[in-house]
Formats: sequence, C-alpha cells, structure tokens
Amino acid sequence: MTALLSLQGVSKRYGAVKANSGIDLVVDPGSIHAILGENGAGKSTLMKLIYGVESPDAGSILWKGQPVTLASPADARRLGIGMVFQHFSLFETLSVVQNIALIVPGRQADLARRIRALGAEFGLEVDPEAMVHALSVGERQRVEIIRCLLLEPELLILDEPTSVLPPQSVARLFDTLRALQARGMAILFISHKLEEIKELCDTATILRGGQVTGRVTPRDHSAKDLATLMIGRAMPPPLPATPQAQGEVRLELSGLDYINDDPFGVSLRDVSLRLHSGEIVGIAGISGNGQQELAALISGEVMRPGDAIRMMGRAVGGLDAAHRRRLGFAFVPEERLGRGAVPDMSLADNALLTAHSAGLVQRGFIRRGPERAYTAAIIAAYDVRTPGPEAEAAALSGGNLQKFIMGREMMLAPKLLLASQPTWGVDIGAATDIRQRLVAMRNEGAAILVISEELEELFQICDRLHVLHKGHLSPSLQTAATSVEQVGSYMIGAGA
Ligand SMILES: Nc1ncnc2c1ncn2[C@@H]1O[C@H](COP(=O)(O)OP(=O)(O)OP(=O)(O)O)[C@@H](O)[C@H]1O
Repeated sequence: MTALLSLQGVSKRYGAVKANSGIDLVVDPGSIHAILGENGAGKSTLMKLIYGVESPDAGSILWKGQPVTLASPADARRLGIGMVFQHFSLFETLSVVQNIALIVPGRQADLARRIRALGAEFGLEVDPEAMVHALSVGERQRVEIIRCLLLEPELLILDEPTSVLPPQSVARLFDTLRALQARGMAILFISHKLEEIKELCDTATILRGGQVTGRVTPRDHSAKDLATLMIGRAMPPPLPATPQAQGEVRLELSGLDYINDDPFGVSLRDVSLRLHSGEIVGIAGISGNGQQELAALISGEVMRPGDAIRMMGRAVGGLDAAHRRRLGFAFVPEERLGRGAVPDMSLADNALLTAHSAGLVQRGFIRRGPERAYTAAIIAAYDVRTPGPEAEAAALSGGNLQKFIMGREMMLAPKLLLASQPTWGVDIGAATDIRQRLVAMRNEGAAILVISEELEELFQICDRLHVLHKGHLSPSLQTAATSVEQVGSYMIGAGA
C-alpha cells in the first residue's frame, strides 16, 4: 500500500529552538494516527509543516508517493489535507456561515443547509447564522471541524480537538471520526488525553524534544506507560487535599441575575454560591451554558453595580477588574491568547499586565530588572519551555503558554483565584503539577473557583461542585458524596 503521506528527515527550527529535527513519519490511508508528546515537543510544528503553514528547513514531504512542496494551507487543501487548529482561526465579527464561506465555495444558503446537515449527522450542532463572537469555545471548535469536513479531505489533522468538548460530544466526535475512517479518510490526531488515544487511534508516534522517540500501538499500552514514554520519566503521585476547617467567605454570589442583551449569549438566573478560604469549588458544565458570562461578572470584565457579588466581604459589582485584583483577586481566563496574554508582547510584559503590584513598577516606570526576574521565576517554577522572558507569548506552544498564565496568577498568591479551564491543552505531567499547586494553595488558605469541563479534574481537586446549565447553577454538591452520573444529569438539565 502506498502511504498517503510520508515525511523523511523533516526539520524545522525557530531561532535557537529545534522544534522538529529529522522526523520520519508514515500515515496510511484510513488510519487514525496519534501524535503524542509533552508541551513543546514539536507536535503543532509538525502539523504546520504538513498543512503548509510553515516550510521545513530540511527533509521531504511525499503525498501518495510523490514529493510535494506545500507553500501554503491552500496548497495543502488542494491536495486533500484539512486541519483544525488548537487556536481558533475564525473571524469574531462574522457569522458561522460567513466564516465558512471564506474557505468553502458555494452559496451561503446552500452552505447553511449543509452545515445543519453535517451538524445533525455528526453531533456538531451549531446555528449557521450565529455570530462567532457569541459562541463558546466548544461551539467555535465545532465550526472549525465542520468547515474542514465540508471540504471532504483525505487527511484530516486535528490538534487537540477534544480539549473543550463535553464527554458526550467526545463520544459522538469519535463516532464521526470512525465513520470518516471507514470511508478511507486518514486522521492525524493530537491529544494529551491518553485514554482517548487508546480508544481511538491505531498507531501513535511519540515526539520528545522535536525528535521521534517511539512508535507504538496505543491499545497495547497502559495510559501510565504512554505517559512515561512521552515525558521520559514516571508520573508523580497525586497530592491529597488535607481536610480544612472552613475559613472566611471570600466570594459570595447572592441571587445574581444577568440579562444578556446578546441574543446568542446566555443569561444567568438567580445564581448563588459561597466560596470560603481553604476550599476549591468547581463549576462543571458543558461550555456555552453561562461559564463565560459568570467569569466575566466575577472578574469585573462586565460590571453590574449592586450587592449580588461580594469579594473579601465587599460588594464589588461596580468595581472594575483592576480594582478587584487590588483586593487580592486573580483570574485565569478561558482564552489564552487575546484575553490571557497579549500575543505579540514578550512574556515579561505579559507578566507585568497583572503583576505590576508585585514591585515591578516604580513612580510609573517599569523596573526592567525585577520584571525580568519575576518572569524568569514563573518560567522556572512552572517549567515553561521557552528561550526566556523576552520570548513573545505567541511563540510559546499552547500548553506552555497556559502554564505561564497559570503561573503568573498563582505567583501572586491571591486570596481568591478564579481559573477557567486551568489545564486546557497542558500535557499530563504539567496538568498534574498545576492541580497539585492548586491543592497546595488551597491547603494554605486560598479560595479557588475552577470552571472546567473536565469532570475528572473537578472530581480530583474540588471540595464541592456546582453545575451550570442554561444559566442556572445547581445546588452545592459535596464532591465526596456525589457521582459523575449525578453531575452529568445536572449538566444536561435533568436535575438530580
Ligand atoms: N513561531 C515560533 N517562534 C518561536 N518558537 C516557536 C514558534 N512556534 C513554536 N516554537 C517553539 O517550538 C517548540 C515546539 O512547539 P510546538 O508548538 O510544536 O509544541 P507542541 O508539541 O505542539 O506543544 P503543546 O502540546 O504545548 O501544544 C517549542 O519550544 C516552541 O516554543
């Protein structure tokens, strides 16, 4: 059988960083092939070379046995290669169908019909007329996947497609991918979720430090084995949460109502919760059920004067984000690039954005030395793989940028931390580390609110859980006394 795609000795460097070196890869038609590796191992770079976003410095790429030069994604698409990116590439001010029409030929009315049909067939429902800015991360990803499928590729590259999908959608997506495979499509699948890889993929290529370090059949290995192969060492054991006496209330929402004037947004109804010092409370739920709105109201991105939101004992509804931070609040937003970090600014300047109170500014001037030292400390403590504080945020791999943003906020030792999707895109070793640090902060008395779609994560670190569904918050559930099934039924609005 001629390989659909083969790479021979492919290398790519960015300055001093060898992102890929001497990579050999063979992708057969109709196979689902995983690319495994820790954050910064070079997975995304490799996919960019295959999709024509970047050109290799050395080596060759063969498509159906013929050498090809992929000078742009348009070249790759012409051959039959489609890609869904980890960072979304949709225009916020256009509707779903308008975005798709930029790449997929056809009249908008026909496209809208096909979008609905594909959505229904593959469990990727999305309203073709919805404006992208009003969509949740999960919905945006659905749009990206649909856009690719409409072009009927022979090779589909998926860069962490499941990281924002709820469990039910992951199962449906896998059914979709198997159906596509049965029609002969090959799939390159990047994920940090090893159980998913074992379930879905026929073969896996493991990268470490930009080189291929192994080729395995994932089904024949335990997730623990795969993790060890990937990170080159054994995983640390989880840190148990020590029981805590309940401390003071650090965040209190009482009957919070929020009428969203965006017709595609979610309104919040009568949301109440209390978060004490020394506890981690999780907000579970499928994305697009009010998580963005809740985070915006708590962080101060959206202000609503009144008494419904209290932080550290003060009504903060009318205070802006900077003011809330001065009370000891820190925030990790869901979107890393854009909200979490300014892409074309250095890491040092990105650190300054929220850490200026940590002695980095004097009489209005930035103190470059302390700024650099502070950033270097984040990089070291959180194992952020980057050349240093001067690197641009956009040059970091997705997981490393997430580690940096989490580190930046946790280094502030806040009294109250709100973290949305704290380990999104982070490899299993680093995710374990971030969760351990959250538990350690809690053990030292911080109050932590975690918004996550990963139930496993929430069950692992939270003392209590609430579930958000269509803007309603479930009652508080003690993690030790609830079950995945009970939380799952709240997630789909079926109550307890
Ligand atoms: N545009 C760029 N400029 C400079 N360095 C880059 C650029 N893109 C990637 N790199 C570097 O190349 C290396 C590989 O990054 P890549 O994004 O391919 O990793 P990854 O395996 O996909 O990681 P993740 O799991 O975190 O997404 C990293 O050290 C990264 O910092």
